[in-house]
Amino acid sequence: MPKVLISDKLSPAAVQIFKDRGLDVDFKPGLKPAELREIIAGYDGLAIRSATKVTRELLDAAPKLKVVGRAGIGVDNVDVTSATARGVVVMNTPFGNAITTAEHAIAMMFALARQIPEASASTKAGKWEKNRFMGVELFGKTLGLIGCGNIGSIVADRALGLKMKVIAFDPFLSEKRAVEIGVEKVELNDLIARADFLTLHTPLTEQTKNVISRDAIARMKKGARLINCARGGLVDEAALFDALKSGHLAGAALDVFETEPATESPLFGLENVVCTPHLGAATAEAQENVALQVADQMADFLLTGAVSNAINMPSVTAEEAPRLKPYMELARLLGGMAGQLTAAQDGAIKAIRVEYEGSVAELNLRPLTAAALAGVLTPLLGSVNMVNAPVLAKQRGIEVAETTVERSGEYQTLVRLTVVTDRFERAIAGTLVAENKPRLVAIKGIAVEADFAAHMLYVTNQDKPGFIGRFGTALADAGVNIATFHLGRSAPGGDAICLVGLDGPMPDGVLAGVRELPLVVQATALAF
Ligand SMILES: NC(=O)C1=CN([C@@H]2O[C@H](COP(=O)(O)OP(=O)(O)OC[C@H]3O[C@@H](n4cnc5c(N)ncnc54)[C@H](O)[C@@H]3O)[C@@H](O)[C@H]2O)C=CC1
Ligand SMILES: O=C(O)C(=O)COP(=O)(O)O
Repeated sequence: MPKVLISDKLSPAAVQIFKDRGLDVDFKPGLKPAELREIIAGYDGLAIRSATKVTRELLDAAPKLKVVGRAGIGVDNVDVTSATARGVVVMNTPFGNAITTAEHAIAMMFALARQIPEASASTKAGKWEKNRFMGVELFGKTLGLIGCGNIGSIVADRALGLKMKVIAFDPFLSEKRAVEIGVEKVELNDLIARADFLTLHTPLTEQTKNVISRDAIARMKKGARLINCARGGLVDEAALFDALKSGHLAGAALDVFETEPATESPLFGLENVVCTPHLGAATAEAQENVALQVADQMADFLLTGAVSNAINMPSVTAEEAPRLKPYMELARLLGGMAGQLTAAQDGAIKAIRVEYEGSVAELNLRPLTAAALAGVLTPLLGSVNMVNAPVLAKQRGIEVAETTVERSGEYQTLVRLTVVTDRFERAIAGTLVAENKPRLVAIKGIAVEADFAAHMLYVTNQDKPGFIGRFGTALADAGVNIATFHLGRSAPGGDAICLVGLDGPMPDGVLAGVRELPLVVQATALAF
């Protein structure tokens, strides 16, 4: 049974879901990185929030790990590139805490506008400083959103309800969407110059890092207020300190910090700063949502192969997973055969084409192509799976093409995989027969119907009398039992192929003997 580790403080709902789905689960929040590295080798899945750092070192110590599930949105604490390279799926829960986080940003905006935390502390201290706290109205003010995705657009909706003017900078926000959600789409410089309140809602990436730089702060309106409920690295904290101290900015509300946990910061000493300890997603509702969702997604993946909300892999819904599964197996086997033949005979792969004909063409093809690529690349590069295969193909400059043909020819459904090397082009086609069993139907355009076996021998020969007898005798003399035997040829007397299913691995010495037989062009042992 797959085993899952929860290494951050997820709602107990997640533990329950894993158990209900029949998985083994350990709940160990708060482990130190070294402690986590020590135990991670035993797990197939790792469920996290923002505290656990999934580094390359951690992944190196996790040979069994198949999936990292982030109960939340940001995956900047996960080295997604390394996870992908190791074939580990990374998934998040893109919506579960969006409303909660948007509400926190709005709460922070109110807290800033009316200095609520300071006023509360002063009142509780018995001071009754009614004249000290003079706020500003939100009504009619301009709210600038940097990032207008799920959270940003909910913030916009709430701010419009407060009768604010909302402007947004987001390179991926279309004019149409901007109109739909009632925001004015503007350029970054324009937004920085116009916002009375500026709120951040982008992921932390190379592009967004330090978007609120010293220079950007200098260009903000005098008396403007900044809210950051996204990620610490988006803001230059030292420059923010200077701007707040000098009075250029009237206030800042920060839920996230460059270094977390943030237990000390010069910003903490400033009156006009409101801070929370990364509480954006901290409501009972959001934590229940993300815990349930991540546990279900991880269990689905580990138990059925369904993939939702993966950052580094195409989605496969729970409904389509059972339909896709036999095709993935077919694609993997066709790829595996092509990969083994290429490894044995040909040079570098230039292109891989996957054609889908008939009923398969209606399915979600990206996972199938990924499975085919994994099949081709595994014999060449070691263990490759659907997660890392597309990246590895790209890194090696292999062109990948996927085509569909709706009408079916001789077969009601067919997958044809062609590997192009600098010396050769080889197509292998297969179909599904009764009970979704993969069957090979053609190699290099030559019809040959064969079931896949764990061990096979593929021979090409000249179509002349004498081959079959000598071949059978050679195997019999060596005590190699022929389990299945399939023949095909391009034309009488032309190129012929012979596929043999064996009960065990083909001994090297016998293979060498087969290669010496008259009429044999090549012989390759295959294993699936
Ligand atoms: N404080 C907290 O507890 C929480 C913080 N977050 C943070 O909020 C971020 C946003 O979450 P969602 O809105 O759900 O993500 P999202 O993916 O729906 O939206 C992010 C938006 O940022 C935009 N964007 C990307 N690059 C940009 C750039 N260079 N400039 C401007 N916009 C850019 C994208 O086009 C997208 O529309 C998350 O990545 C996470 O870091 C999320 C949940 C809780
Ligand atoms: O979902 C996100 O991106 C968050 O930042 C929430 O973080 P958390 O799970 O509360 O540590």
